[in-house]
Amino acid sequence: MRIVVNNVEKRFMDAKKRDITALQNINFTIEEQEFVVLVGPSGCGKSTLLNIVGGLLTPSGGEVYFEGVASGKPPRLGIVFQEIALFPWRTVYENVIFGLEEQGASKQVQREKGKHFIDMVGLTGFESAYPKQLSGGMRQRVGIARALAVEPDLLLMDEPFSALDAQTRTLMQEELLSIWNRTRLSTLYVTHNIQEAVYLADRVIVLSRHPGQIKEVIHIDLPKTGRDQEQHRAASERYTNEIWQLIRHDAQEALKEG
Ligand SMILES: Nc1ncnc2c1ncn2[C@@H]1O[C@H](COP(=O)(O)OP(=O)(O)OP(=O)(O)O)[C@@H](O)[C@H]1O
Repeated sequence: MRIVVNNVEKRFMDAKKRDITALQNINFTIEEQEFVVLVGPSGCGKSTLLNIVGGLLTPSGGEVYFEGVASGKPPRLGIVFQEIALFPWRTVYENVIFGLEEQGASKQVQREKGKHFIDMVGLTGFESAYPKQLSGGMRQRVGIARALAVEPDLLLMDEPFSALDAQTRTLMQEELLSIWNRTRLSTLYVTHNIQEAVYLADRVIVLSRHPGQIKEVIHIDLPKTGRDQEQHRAASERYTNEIWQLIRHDAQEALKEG
């Protein structure tokens, strides 16, 4: 699905009742089958923007169009957050089919799709396990399978791997790219991690802060399979460095402000 973000603005009231412009003049498009990553310093409005695109927050100005229709909400949305809220009393299978139940899918469809997406995230054999019996990486996989199972028009991911250790994170990035290559869903992904952005994205949108605005959009001209191969290393490092130079000053300012 093609999503157009048109002139979006978001203002909040802070604790002292002052008006804060969190986002201003935000214009971009997520093309059909495109993986777009938002990066930027702490507090630049990444999560706010992701929530607006998902219809979870209302913009103060502007609109988001889905295939040309300003509906406020994408027709079918898959969401994966940093702390995936799995239902602790439900098994892996029951968590994965949750959205299908909500959609009123038949038991047979639930079984077929449940099996398919559990298999896709490599959790076959763990269908009857409960979330507390799983590692952090496995829980994130359940969350990804649950988001994919509703076959969303748009996949939103907000720092999905930031609570994982570095090795698990690398493995999950590889797995996500492999899953994405099979589903090719329009995706909006938020991360602090520039290497992760360069590894996953078709395009990286760099935001600046106070107010959050688009500083630069960088097209990552690397193949979506075998991106981590030696022959692409120099180009990946160049992109990473380019993006870091764009963020560096704002990140230092964010650090000073705490
Ligand atoms: N509900 C709210 N009420 C008031 N201000 C808010 C609210 N939500 C966000 N903000 C402010 O809007 C700005 C953007 O916040 P947001 O969480 O979107 O940034 P972010 O880039 O995702 O940050 P981080 O990288 O630290 O998660 C910040 O200044 C934040 O304090």
